[in-house]
Amino acid sequence: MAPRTLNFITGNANKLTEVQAILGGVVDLHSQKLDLVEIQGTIEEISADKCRRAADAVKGPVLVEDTCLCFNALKELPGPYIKWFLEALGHEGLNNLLVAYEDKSAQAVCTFAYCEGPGHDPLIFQGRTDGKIVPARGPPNFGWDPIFEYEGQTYAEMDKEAKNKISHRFKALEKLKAWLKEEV
Ligand SMILES: O=P(O)(O)OP(=O)(O)OP(=O)(O)OC[C@H]1O[C@@H](n2cnc3c(O)ncnc32)[C@H](O)[C@@H]1O
Ligand SMILES: [Mg+2]
Repeated sequence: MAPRTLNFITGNANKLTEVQAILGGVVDLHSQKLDLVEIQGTIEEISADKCRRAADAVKGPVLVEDTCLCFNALKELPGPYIKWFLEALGHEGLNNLLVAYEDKSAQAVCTFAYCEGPGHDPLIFQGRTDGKIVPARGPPNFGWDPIFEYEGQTYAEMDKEAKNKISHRFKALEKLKAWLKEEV
């Protein structure tokens, strides 16, 4: 049975704000701020492991999310390691990674994992949005938003509402919502 409340475990306040905006009214959303250990592996492996760790930590049902930024010219890297690449290189350094390539295309990938509690297998809901990597434009409020361009505007230049209608996170949450409806 699908839950009527979700406990979203994240250390990222911007993610939480977007999830609240997109899921508003659909479920009762709770949140706990925890910085979870993240393993190396495929996107799905990382999200599932993060979900199990969160369930063990809170001893109950949890929703977690992992975001990747995949550069097509770099065979999908930095992918799940984007947080550390962004911290170390900044927006300009991320652009420089692609200097040697004509192909600046990238995918923003959002993977939610839900599990009922310790010992349960996580369910995965994933959304992808295609864009390209550009020199930073727009307010630097959220991660790599200023360098990810979607149809002529960077995520940072878009209204929050507009981003939340086409984003990787929106697409993943559409799948989560469909599952919630199915299971009721
Ligand atoms: O606690 P968690 O949920 O893991 O939060 P986090 O900030 O560690 O997030 P991730 O591990 O998923 O790492 C993703 C990185 O991408 C950034 N990010 C996530 N979603 C983004 C979005 O929609 N736009 C821009 N940057 C984003 C985020 O700030 C991190 O630097
Ligand atoms: Mg993280």
